[in-house]
Amino acid sequence: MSMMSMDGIPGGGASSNGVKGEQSFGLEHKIFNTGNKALPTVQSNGSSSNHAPIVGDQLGVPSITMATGGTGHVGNVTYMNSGMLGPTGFMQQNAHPSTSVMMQQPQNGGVSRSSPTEMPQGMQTMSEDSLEMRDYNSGVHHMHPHQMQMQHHMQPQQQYNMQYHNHQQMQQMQHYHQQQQQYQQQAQHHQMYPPQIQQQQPQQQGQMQQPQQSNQQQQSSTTLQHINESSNLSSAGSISDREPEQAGGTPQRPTAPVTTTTTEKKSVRKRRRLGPNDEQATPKQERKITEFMKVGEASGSNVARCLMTEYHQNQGSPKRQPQQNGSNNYEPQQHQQQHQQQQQQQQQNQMNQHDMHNSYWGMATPSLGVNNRGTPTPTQQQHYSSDSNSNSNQSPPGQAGNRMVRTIDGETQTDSSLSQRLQNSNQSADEIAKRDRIIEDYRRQIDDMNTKQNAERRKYEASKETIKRLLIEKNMIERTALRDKISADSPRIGCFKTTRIGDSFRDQWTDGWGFAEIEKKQEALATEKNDINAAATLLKKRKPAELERKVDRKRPQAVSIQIQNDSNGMQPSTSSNSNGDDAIFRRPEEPKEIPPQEYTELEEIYRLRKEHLRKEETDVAMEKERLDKERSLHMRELKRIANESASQFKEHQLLHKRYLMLNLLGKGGFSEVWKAFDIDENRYVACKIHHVNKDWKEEKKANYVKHAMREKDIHKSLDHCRIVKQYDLLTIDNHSFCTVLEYVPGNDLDFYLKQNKSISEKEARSIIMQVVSALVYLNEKSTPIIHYDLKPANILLESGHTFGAIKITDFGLSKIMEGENDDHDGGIELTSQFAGTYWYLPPETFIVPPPKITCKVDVWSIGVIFYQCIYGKKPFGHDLTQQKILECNTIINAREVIFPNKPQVSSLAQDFIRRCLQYRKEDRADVFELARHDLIRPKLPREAKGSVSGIPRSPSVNREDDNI
Ligand SMILES: Nc1ncnc2c1ncn2[C@@H]1O[C@H](COP(=O)(O)OP(=O)(O)OP(=O)(O)O)[C@@H](O)[C@H]1O
Repeated sequence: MSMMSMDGIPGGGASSNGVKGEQSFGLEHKIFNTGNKALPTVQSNGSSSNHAPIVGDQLGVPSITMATGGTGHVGNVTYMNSGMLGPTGFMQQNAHPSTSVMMQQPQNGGVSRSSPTEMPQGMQTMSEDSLEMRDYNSGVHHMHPHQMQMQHHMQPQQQYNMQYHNHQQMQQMQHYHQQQQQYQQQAQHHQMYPPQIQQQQPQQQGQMQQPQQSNQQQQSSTTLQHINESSNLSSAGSISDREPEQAGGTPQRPTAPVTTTTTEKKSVRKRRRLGPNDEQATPKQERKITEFMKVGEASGSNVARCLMTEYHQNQGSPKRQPQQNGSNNYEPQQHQQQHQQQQQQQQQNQMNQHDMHNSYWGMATPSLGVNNRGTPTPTQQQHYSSDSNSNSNQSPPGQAGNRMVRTIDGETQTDSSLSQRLQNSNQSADEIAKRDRIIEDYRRQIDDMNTKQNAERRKYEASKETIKRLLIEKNMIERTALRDKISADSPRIGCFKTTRIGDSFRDQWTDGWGFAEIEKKQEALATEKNDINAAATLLKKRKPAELERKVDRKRPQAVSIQIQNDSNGMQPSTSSNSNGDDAIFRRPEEPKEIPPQEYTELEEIYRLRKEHLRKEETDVAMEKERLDKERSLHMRELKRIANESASQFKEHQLLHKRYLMLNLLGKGGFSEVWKAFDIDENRYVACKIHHVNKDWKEEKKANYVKHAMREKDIHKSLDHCRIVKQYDLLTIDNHSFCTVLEYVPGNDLDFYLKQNKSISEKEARSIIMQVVSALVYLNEKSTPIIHYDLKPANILLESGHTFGAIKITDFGLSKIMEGENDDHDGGIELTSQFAGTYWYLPPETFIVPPPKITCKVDVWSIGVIFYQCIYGKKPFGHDLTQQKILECNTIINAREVIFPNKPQVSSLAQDFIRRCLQYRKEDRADVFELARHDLIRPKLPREAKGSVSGIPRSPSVNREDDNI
């Protein structure tokens, strides 16, 4: 007799049903858990049959089958859970009190039962030390080598001891089985299975049970031939009424199992021998099992699986399975292998059914008592604790289909080790419960955090909505105020009136009354000025003689005579005709002399009045200038409002749920720039919307998009404080897309110059310095970039003034010096000749075919802009249109720049401009040279200047000119 180790058998308790007298028996306690919750899948019952899968109510029902042995020491108790597994697979557990270790003797056949079910991976685990290996696919147990060795070398005394202990353990197990039966009944009572499955189960049992029974019976009979008949099989409680009890079964059973006769046994053996793949089946199956085990071990603790097993046992089917006593432990190993083959065959059949059930139970798995990690809930643990304390003698019902009978030798298992294991199991259960509580705490925390997060998200969304609403309200107010102002200003400043010119209508500007008033003031001042001049002239004629004599001594004779004539008493006249032009038509009056005192007083009055008039004239001129500025602003606003009203984005659209369109900033050739608010980033942005004209030819569309994409690609790679940043690119519809840019408040330099004509050299130098800084950045890149469209309109003034920071923008015509034929010094091909703004482009860009271009294109543009800022006009073709510039070859002939006398400009500034406007690009400064020019390079302390190397001083520069 071999000895089996046994784990987790509840201690104490009376002998179970069918235990006769003091007979001791070997006990094998084995639990196979489906690893899933209440899986009513077709499975093998506990019999040895290869063909009798049973339904899931038999899963995990602890059955005790004791094969009586001659010495009364043999009792095999096999707690089997069906091999039919739910989606989460098969579990075997050994840590819980109810968990047992599979014990098997290879020589007794080892086929305690068939569990020919498919075991989903991840749910089966066996400890190599405590569990025997089992081919679950075939339903054949494979003993752990260590166990086999132990069995072979068991001494009689040891066997006796083992049997004694097994007897006690058997009693405990019977008690446990009774508990299990109760739980199972409860589970059935609570209808843990869907009704349709419950209905299917008996049918499946009926279909699949029979072959298993015969097989198992055959094994049992074999076993009975080798064991002592006095051994008591106390598995009555777990044996189904329908299931034939093996010999030695409990007397209470209404139907005892049919003992397999020798003839039947032989026939079974014969069938087994004829089974296919007899030799290869076992190793193959072992490999599979190993895989399952590996996966199973990774899926959770043995304790958890034990609890899962318990759970499934408690989910027993409403129908009991016929009890098969399981294997004969004395069956020869050869017999066992044959049986394995048969079980393989059986398993194959069952796997198909199992798949079907899994597919169903994947949806309908109940959740009682097992959490999703396969760990037991406190409810389950209560089950286990009650198991160990129960004194019930009743065997659990409905478990017969899951039983395997194992021979249990007199192992040197002691009570203390059992209790130790029990204690360990309890501790494990406590530990699991503790961890579950922690997990529950974490879950609660996660739920709380999710709730908070959702609340925050709602708040955030609400804030965004509020910001959006407020921005729209504010914008509406601003729009209304602006339109009101425009409306109010229009009569004073003027407006566009649509007038017919030939066949077409055009908007023509008409000045408002503000300009008329200024005109009147200017006229009045002019008249007054004339009058004063005339009166002063007459006064001179009446100058007294005494005063005249004093003058005579100093003046020549002719002057003296004139004064005498004036002093003949002629009064100053306010008439405009008193200027002497019409003197020939009047009778000449003899001016009368006036007293010297009076003359002096009048003379003083006229002088003061003239001075006052000059001041008034200056004021009116300034008023007119202001009105002119107002008019340009007013005109721009009128255009802007008209464009805004015509735009499709005027209704505060929210682009990409993020960019709230507020108002139009301006409209270019094919684009419109909107001020928008980024409600994700909480900042204002400028959305430049590119429109592709639907009527364009495909080629033109493609070209436009290509340029826009180029602009986007170039721009997005740039990051410099003097360059407008590009944040995003969005597609709006089939014909338009949008680049999202950094918003720069204020105007562009072009608008500023239109309003102010010119700016001071210092202010101009400040702007140029910043532009050069941006260009240095562009040219320091590994693939330098030519802006190609530098002009006042593309220089944005952050403060709206020329004494603040600037940013350059609009990279629509930019070129990257990265082509194969490009070299940074020689330049790149000019692919888009005659694009751009001609006043600011250098001569080489007008030559046909154009030579290669370099960053010196931008240097020329800087020279033009600097000149324009200081002198208020462009150096070449100022009054010409672009068309005229082309026709007249204005730029091609721009060989030398001429500086006006006024305003006075420093020689440094003039030198800088000259370096920029060199006709030949080879003679022109590059960006880096400009950066080193004395006009704009950083002024270092005197002692440090000597150490600054590599920054050549411009030969024509006089440092004394720095004081501009
Ligand atoms: N990033 C920005 N921030 C603020 N205003 C901007 C920005 N970009 C452009 N603008 C303003 O939007 C208006 C239109 O800009 P856009 O670049 O389209 O004008 P443009 O240069 O005249 O047109 P085009 O690109 O056809 O030459 C201009 O008045 C410009 O000042």
